[in-house]
Amino acid sequence: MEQGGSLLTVGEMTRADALAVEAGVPSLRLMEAAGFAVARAIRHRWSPRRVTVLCGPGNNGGDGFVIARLLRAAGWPVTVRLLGAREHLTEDAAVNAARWHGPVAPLDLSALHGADLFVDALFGAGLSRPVDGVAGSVLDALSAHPERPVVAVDVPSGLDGDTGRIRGTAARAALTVTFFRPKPGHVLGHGPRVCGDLVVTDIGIPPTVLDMIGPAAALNGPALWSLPRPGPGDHKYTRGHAVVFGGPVMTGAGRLAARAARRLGAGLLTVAAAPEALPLYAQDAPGVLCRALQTPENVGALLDDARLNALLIGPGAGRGPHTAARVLSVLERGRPTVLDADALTSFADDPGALYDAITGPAVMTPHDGEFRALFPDLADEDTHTGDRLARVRMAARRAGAVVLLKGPRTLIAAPDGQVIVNANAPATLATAGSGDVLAGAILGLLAQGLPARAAAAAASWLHGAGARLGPPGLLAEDLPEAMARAAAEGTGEGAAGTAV
Ligand SMILES: NC(=O)C1=CN([C@@H]2O[C@H](COP(=O)(O)OP(=O)(O)OC[C@H]3O[C@@H](n4cnc5c(N)ncnc54)[C@H](O)[C@@H]3O)[C@@H](O)[C@H]2O)[C@H](O)CC1
Ligand SMILES: [K+]
Repeated sequence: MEQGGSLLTVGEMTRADALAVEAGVPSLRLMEAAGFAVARAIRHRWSPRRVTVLCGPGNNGGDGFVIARLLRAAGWPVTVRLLGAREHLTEDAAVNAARWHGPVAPLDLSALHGADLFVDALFGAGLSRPVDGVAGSVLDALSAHPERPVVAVDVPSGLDGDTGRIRGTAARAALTVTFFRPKPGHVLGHGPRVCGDLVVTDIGIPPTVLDMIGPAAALNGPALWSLPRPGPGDHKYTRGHAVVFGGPVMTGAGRLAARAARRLGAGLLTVAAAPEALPLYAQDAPGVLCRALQTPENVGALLDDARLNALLIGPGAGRGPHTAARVLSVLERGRPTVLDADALTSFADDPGALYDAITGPAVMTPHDGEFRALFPDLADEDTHTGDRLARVRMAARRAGAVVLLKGPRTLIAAPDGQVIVNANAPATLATAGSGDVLAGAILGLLAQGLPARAAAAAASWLHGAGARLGPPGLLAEDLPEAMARAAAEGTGEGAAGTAV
């Protein structure tokens, strides 16, 4: 999963299943392969012990019967508990229930006794309502005894495969084995916590089905983008000229962004700021060019300078009409632009003015508060059944820009509906200035010609990968260097601006 790839929603996964069957893969073989994958993962991780398999009425339960049969054939003591009557089982589940020649007892709380390992095959992709009743009680009882590990089949029962929300209740698994491709719910919301270790296994679905499905979501990783690589013919003028609009007072944000843009490989970096602040930017880094912003003329001259091919505005800019006006003049030129912090909140009173001004490649990098300011109707968790993916997808479409919504799982949505989920960020990134570094990293990659979506995704991944290389007491100042190292090591693509 580290390298990135498709995330399939529950609906897309069901379509993948159906396309596989259409392609001639019998559904029973898919079920056998699924059960085999889970049984193999269990035997790989634990020595033989007493297992109770909790089977639901659908094909998730069918997987459970396969798992029970295979573990028993390997000499493990296995019992099966079934929710509901056998005659209510789906067709494929019934076939595997018939192949199971061991005891089947009804699901109730007594299931909690006499086993050292539990297989949660109650509900998977077919979860259609909050878990309650005896299933809910058993799952809650399992949660109360974490010393007895639970292995979840496909998804922990109760976890919504699309959103990562818990519906009713769910038992935290030590291991979750899913099939073909992960689901958004595995990596969003409560997913990471309740899934435990996530194993994705192939079960015989031809990867070509992805071409027919056209997945709308992907897990971020180097497989999705490639970093600019300076060649022998390159020199500073061919590696992009980035501009950071530095704040007049809060110069730290602009300095961090400038450092990140250069560390990610921008050939030239200009800080444009009020004259009185320029010395601070100049002292910070000898390699930074400085241009004074004091009259509309020299702002215009700077914006009309065609050599400046990517701009960042917002960090330290201050919230208000003056920043909004400057953002609009930057956007008029239609050049790749990163809009961060005050460049976003300055439009809280009139978000439409910002969306209408975006005509070229743009990346907005809101955190939840800034997102709420710009997209108040999309910020309410309940309105959209807590589906963060759907909300950020709508925001990107509305703004006509790439929207990078920061959080423990940063989402990168493009106007075409594609959403990339970044899942490698450690908690140490929650430190002052790390957002400025991220904005600068996006700028640096835009300046070198990466398209907006790729620049945002690559910067986000390097942000997490760099932080993982850093110390627990990570400072934002350490991040640019760490991200450059991650760019060299993590993607195996060699130096991307780390030469200096
Ligand atoms: N997609 C694949 O490639 C494969 C998937 N497999 C497994 O199949 C399940 C999905 O099976 P399905 O029958 O569609 O649904 P479930 O088994 O998850 O459950 C549906 C079943 O449960 C009832 N139900 C739903 N929610 C509740 C609730 N809260 N309380 C009580 N009952 C509920 C619902 O009415 C149905 O009867 C997938 O997860 C995989 O494990 C294949 O086996 C392999 C290929
Ligand atoms: K399950």
